[in-house]
Amino acid sequence: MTQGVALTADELAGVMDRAVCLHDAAAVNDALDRLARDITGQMADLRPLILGVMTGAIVPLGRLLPRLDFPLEVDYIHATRYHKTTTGRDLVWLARPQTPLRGRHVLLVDDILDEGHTFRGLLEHCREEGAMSVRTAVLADKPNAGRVPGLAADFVGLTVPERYVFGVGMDYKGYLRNADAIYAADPVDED
Ligand SMILES: O=P(O)(O)OC[C@H]1O[C@H](OP(=O)(O)OP(=O)(O)O)[C@H](O)[C@@H]1O
Ligand code: HPA
Repeated sequence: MTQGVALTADELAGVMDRAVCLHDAAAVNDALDRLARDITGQMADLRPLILGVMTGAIVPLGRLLPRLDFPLEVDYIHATRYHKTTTGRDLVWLARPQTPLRGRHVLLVDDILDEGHTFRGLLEHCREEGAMSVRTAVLADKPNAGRVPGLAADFVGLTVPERYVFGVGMDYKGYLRNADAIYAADPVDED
């Protein structure tokens, strides 16, 4: 299910102009280096199965993998709840991993942890499928009052404020995932 509106190039240029850069490209690079170091420290001996949470994980996962120098497998999992809008709804499953999870040490990698309903659903799935352990890594953590109680990522790259953010995998209404820094949309663009 895909909702949201088709945005013109002019409208997107306006969103970019009004946005505030929260973490520039250098800060994102440093955060990915740190994430890789922390993940390596905990998981290098576990031959983990890394699951990218589509679609937002594409950029952070693609940039993280070459920084991980140990045996690992990669697959993907696809559940979504924002549907190209700025408001989360029910989690809709689009694809479950093809790799059996039983007995595996799993690392879920996503672009952002916001209210946490996505991770809650994915963690439950991995545990039901018999994963031996499940850890979570996000490029951006957005602490907020609506967070699923007790839910936190094991590995966090950067913290972002309670604004709608985009770039480095995170979308603005389906666009701007390819921006190479993390931006906060102006409040006028949040609806
Ligand atoms: O913590 P939550 O409030 O659940 O939000 C986080 C999720 O929302 C985004 O996915 P989205 O549903 O927008 O799909 P996308 O990955 O295709 O952007 C993001 O990539 C996370 O998976
Ligand atoms: O702030 C956000 N930006 C992009 N995608 C998201 N998914 C949840 N929150 C966000």
